[in-house]
Amino acid sequence: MFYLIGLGLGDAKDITVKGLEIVRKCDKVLLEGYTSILTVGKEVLEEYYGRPLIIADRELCEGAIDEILLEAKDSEVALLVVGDPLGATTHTDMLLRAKQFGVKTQIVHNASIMNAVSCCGLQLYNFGETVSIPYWTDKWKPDSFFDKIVGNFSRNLHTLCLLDIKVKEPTEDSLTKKVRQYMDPKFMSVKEAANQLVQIIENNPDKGINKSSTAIGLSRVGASDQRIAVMTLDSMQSFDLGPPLHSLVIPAPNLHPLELDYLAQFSQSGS
Ligand SMILES: C[S@@+](CC[C@H](N)C(=O)[O-])C[C@H]1O[C@@H](n2cnc3c(N)ncnc32)[C@H](O)[C@@H]1O
Repeated sequence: MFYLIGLGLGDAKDITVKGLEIVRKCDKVLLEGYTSILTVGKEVLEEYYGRPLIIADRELCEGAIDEILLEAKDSEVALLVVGDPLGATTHTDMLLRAKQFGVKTQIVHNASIMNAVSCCGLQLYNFGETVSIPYWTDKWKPDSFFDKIVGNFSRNLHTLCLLDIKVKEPTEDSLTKKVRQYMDPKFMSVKEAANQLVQIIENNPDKGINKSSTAIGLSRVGASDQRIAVMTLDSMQSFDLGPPLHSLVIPAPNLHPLELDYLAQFSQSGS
């Protein structure tokens, strides 16, 4: 059996009772470590679950997953995923492959940033398409997500912007083209995301969203030190929301009175 188990968003104790029971009985337990992170590390999880975990990086999940699935034909294997296991597209692919191999699967759901975003007071029903904001490089500055934000905004819908995570990426030697080393993990902050968005807005001035539009920054949702801040997109460019993970929300232009009241408690003038 191959189990996909959601760990929720906060710390070790956010696993469900059902998830924990499965973790404790499995032959092998892998911890997916590249689509999201918890506020606690692998060692804390191991201590709480009472068993060793194997880190499953992108190479393993995308390159060697077939071997793991085949192992799950005759044994109990669990893959732990921060948030909800189906909150990132990678894991549906695993389920399809498991089906091809005739491996039985079970999903144990948990809270995801996709629903916990409602902690800021915006109603989940009023969200449009979620976007991902990638890190820009000197040569690569994709901005197609902006049209989706504009599309949501024009239909009076909120946009949840998930921010890039770069974990264990190989870097290439510019002369030899050989892969030389792995860079340190990077987690995009709301500050960086707001800065990229403002640059796009400056090149697209007539799309309804501008530097004075409201932005909501969320950090470490579900953790005891979760933070929420509401200010203009311009001010968000220099606002520090602390350690990762961060998400940015661009609210719809016309909010429900309850949404306005709830959001008001997080209002900041910026720094
Ligand atoms: C691939 S998505 C998360 C998928 C995860 N399986 C889930 O269901 O939440 C990763 C992005 O979600 C956002 N995110 C995840 N957890 C978060 C948290 N606790 N607080 C704020 N943002 C979070 C960040 O922008 C992060 O880069």
